[in-house]
Amino acid sequence: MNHSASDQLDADSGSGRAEPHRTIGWRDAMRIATDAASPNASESIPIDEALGRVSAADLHTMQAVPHFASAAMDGWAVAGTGPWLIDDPVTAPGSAFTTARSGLEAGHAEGIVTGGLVPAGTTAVLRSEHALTPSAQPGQQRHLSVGPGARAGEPLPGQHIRLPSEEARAGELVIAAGAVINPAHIALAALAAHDEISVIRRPRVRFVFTGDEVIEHGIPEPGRVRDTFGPQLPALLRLHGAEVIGRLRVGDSLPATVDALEQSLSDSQLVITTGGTGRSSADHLRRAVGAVGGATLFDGINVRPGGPTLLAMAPNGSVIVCLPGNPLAAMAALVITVIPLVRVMAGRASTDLMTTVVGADTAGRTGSTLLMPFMLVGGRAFTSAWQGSAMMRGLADADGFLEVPPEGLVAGDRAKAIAVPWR
Ligand SMILES: Nc1nc2c(c(=O)[nH]1)N[C@H]1C(S)=C(S)[C@@H](COP(=O)(O)OP(=O)(O)OC[C@H]3O[C@@H](n4cnc5c(N)ncnc54)[C@H](O)[C@@H]3O)O[C@H]1N2
Ligand code: MOO
Repeated sequence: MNHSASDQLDADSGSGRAEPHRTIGWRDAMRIATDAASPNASESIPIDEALGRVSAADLHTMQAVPHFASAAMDGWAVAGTGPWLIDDPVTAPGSAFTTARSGLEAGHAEGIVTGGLVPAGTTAVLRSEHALTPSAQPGQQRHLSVGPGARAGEPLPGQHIRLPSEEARAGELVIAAGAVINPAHIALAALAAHDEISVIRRPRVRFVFTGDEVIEHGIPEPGRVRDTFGPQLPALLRLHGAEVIGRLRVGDSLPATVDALEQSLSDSQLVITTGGTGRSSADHLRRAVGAVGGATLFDGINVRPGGPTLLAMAPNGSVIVCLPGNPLAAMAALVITVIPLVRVMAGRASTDLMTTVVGADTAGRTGSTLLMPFMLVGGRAFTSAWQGSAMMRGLADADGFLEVPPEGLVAGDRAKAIAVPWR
């Protein structure tokens, strides 16, 4: 068992379930959580699997983009001024593709399609709508001239030709390290002739959900509750780059909790537990964390909801975060600890706080800082009517959590806030 500040604080709290005097503020908790993590190593993966991953290294194009001069319109590659003699296309044996002829002589033209390789000597592409090709007698050479629909001077030199390197020179940086790969990045990697891309390994996360009263499906009887964490937390962590490799449910028993922690720690970097953070005899969590050798980084945050949160480091370097069982409390704690920590491991940008203007007078609570779900209306933060630790309605519509100091806030004050992690 590790001895933390709150172990000592427990000693002077009298009998029964103590409300620990928590000294760590939520911003310190956030810092300690992010300091407990470091960015994962990289791995190379096929580009079509890279959506949402974080690039681990600058990606340079293997060749110029585009890498050859091509037509931007269906029509005619022409050389010099018209009218032009039409050359027959050169077709590769057994192929529908026209191949590059050695070159187009001045006064000659050749049919071309969008994206087609422009023959050497081409000075412009005349789009088909603006071309006139009177039919020729068999055996006669066909001529091409500019049609009546063309604009003055058409085809201008270089018109409708995509030039090599227009988008990037060979070797140019096209995706910077640290980019969260989006579909356009994937296309760009393909244009840059890459089959694979180096990305940060995803943080491997496991969950341990506690609570005998929790059911996963259907309508719960009085005394039982529907599980809010199972359907919600893995999906949320995936949004931030985590790979959720498993989840276990344990009843309120010490051996089962120790077992679940041991199993979960064996192959993951982060184990998140929910519930059981209280100090009643039914709460085995602290003992279980101690039993697996977890060194406590903090036990309790001076914040509401989310105060009963514990952060520990396992002997193998994995991080254990114990979230309170109340659904809103767990989310507040998750937003200030787990999300920033996972983002560090995943190589993502740090979680920044925001400053917002308070919309209405908001009462504080003696002795602790509140994190209240709020909504921005006309650029001002209004706290939700649903602030109970077990309530989700306020958070469902919220833009973030507003920091409310013990003395409260007055309309027009500027206050710190943290955005909900899904906007
Ligand atoms: N005497 C005291 N009682 C409590 C204190 C205190 O300081 N002294 N702290 C309160 C605060 S604050 C919180 S937060 C909770 C922390 O509770 P636990 O982490 O011990 O969680 P449980 O007791 O296991 O459950 C609390 C609550 O959450 C519900 N729950 C649990 N798991 C789920 C789930 N997966 N889905 C939905 N709801 C869940 C559970 O049924 C309980 O209602 O303690 C206060 N009490
Ligand atoms: O963390 Mo608890 O009620 O403050 O929900």
